[in-house]
Amino acid sequence: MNASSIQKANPGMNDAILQVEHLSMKFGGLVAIGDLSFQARRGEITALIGPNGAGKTTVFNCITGFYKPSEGMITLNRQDGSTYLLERLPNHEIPARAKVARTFQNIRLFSGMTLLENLLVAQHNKLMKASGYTVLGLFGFSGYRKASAESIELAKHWLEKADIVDRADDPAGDLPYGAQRRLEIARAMCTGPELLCLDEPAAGLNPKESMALNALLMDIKNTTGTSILLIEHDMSVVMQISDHVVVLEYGRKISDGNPQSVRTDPRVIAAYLGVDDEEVETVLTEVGDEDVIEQLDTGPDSAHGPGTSSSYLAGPVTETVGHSEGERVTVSKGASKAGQFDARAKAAASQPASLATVPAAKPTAKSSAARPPAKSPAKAPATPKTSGISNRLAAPRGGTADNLTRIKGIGTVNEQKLNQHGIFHFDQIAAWKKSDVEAAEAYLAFDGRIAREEWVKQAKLLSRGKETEFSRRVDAGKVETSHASGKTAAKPAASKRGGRK
Ligand SMILES: Nc1ncnc2c1ncn2[C@@H]1O[C@H](COP(=O)(O)OP(=O)(O)OP(=O)(O)O)[C@@H](O)[C@H]1O
Repeated sequence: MNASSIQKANPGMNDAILQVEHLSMKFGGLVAIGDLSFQARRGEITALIGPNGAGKTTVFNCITGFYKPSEGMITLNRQDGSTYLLERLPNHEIPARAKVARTFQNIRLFSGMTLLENLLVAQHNKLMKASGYTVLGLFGFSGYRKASAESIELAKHWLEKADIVDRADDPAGDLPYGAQRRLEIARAMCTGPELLCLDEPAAGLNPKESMALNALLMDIKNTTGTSILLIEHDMSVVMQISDHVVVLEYGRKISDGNPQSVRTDPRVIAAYLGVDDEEVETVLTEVGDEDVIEQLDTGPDSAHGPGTSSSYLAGPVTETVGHSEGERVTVSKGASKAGQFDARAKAAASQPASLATVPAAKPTAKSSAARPPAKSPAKAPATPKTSGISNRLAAPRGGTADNLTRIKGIGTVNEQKLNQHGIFHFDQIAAWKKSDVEAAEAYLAFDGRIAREEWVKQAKLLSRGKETEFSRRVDAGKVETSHASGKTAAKPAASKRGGRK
């Protein structure tokens, strides 16, 4: 036992299963996390939210040992009273000793193995121990047989909970996407975690699958007492099941509280206004209450703050921090979105109509002017993967563009960006090859999202004059971030929110 990584628990801290204190993570000159502190309480669901690039996955990577933080302390208090300092524990020991399990943004199942096999592999350590780390298992050693039977029982239990037990003997890769997500969670639960960390479990799920996910997570919380830490962009999931929400922007905490207080926190709304797609719609309509939407549409009451939208959202507040190698880096704090918004609007107006000429720094939260672009090999590349979209047009055919907001995933702002880069019609998107999708995703900073949201499939239907469930909602004027008309002028009319930029 490593004395530096384990100590007796402080009884007073026991209601916090996880305590993150003054956590910082620097990648060269980039401060991905800056002096972050928060707690996750035992038996609760804590959500970590924030715009793209806010640092959520980096926090997860520090908790689960994939990264060793530059500074700070991460304390895990187990139910038996033992306490682990995760930043000091070798990462392979975190699941077994600290009882922390995680899932990833991208599904990582053994797709050729059956569901049951996936869950048995997760219990490999337990089975190895039962075999005495010898070949006794092969000879039917009774301890091994018992452990093996228990492992199968546990696997079946979690397959039932995840509502996929009838597919136990099918290859995991044959499952629908939502069921694969639940299988990943079932696999993590087979390791008996006390803290379950889920990185965007609802990404790419349809509403029915999201409901099944919510049910599974609530069941885990209520029947096992496992604490859950969740990164999620789907606000309906966050607000429905979380007990506690921590909001990050640029690696710093901007809000921390129960879902109700967080959803009406103007700093949170302002942070999300920097995400110029339907995530804003999600926050403002699905989650936000009418007063907040009204306040944002009309600007703040002059009695409570400055009148212009950009001053309401506050200009960039930067802080210079010393970097260990002596260089100086700047970190943009909390309410820095308005500056980006203005800069982005100006940049968009002066963009040439070619994705090939888009500069390396993408106009998104991931690479704001206040932060140098990331050099992460694991994340979206800073430059488009290809020289650009192949089938751009100089202008819409017949002077009239299609209403691209009828495609689920394209809001008015992204429609405008696509128009600026020569994409006006459904048939153009319908004809996109993989390289075109990658170029558009790189520009819009949508890692894998265009594929996940099936833009091309939707565009194929719409280009043939067919409808989708979503396009019918748009045409009926029921989608806040889309414009209702079937056809629109080349430069789409600004939405209420778009008009604020
Ligand atoms: N290994 C790495 N090397 C360099 N920079 C990195 C690395 N990992 C993350 N970053 C950068 O740190 C910042 C925070 O990234 P992170 O992935 O944690 O954000 P996030 O909130 O999880 O974003 P998203 O919601 O898009 O997944 C980004 O600017 C990212 O590019």
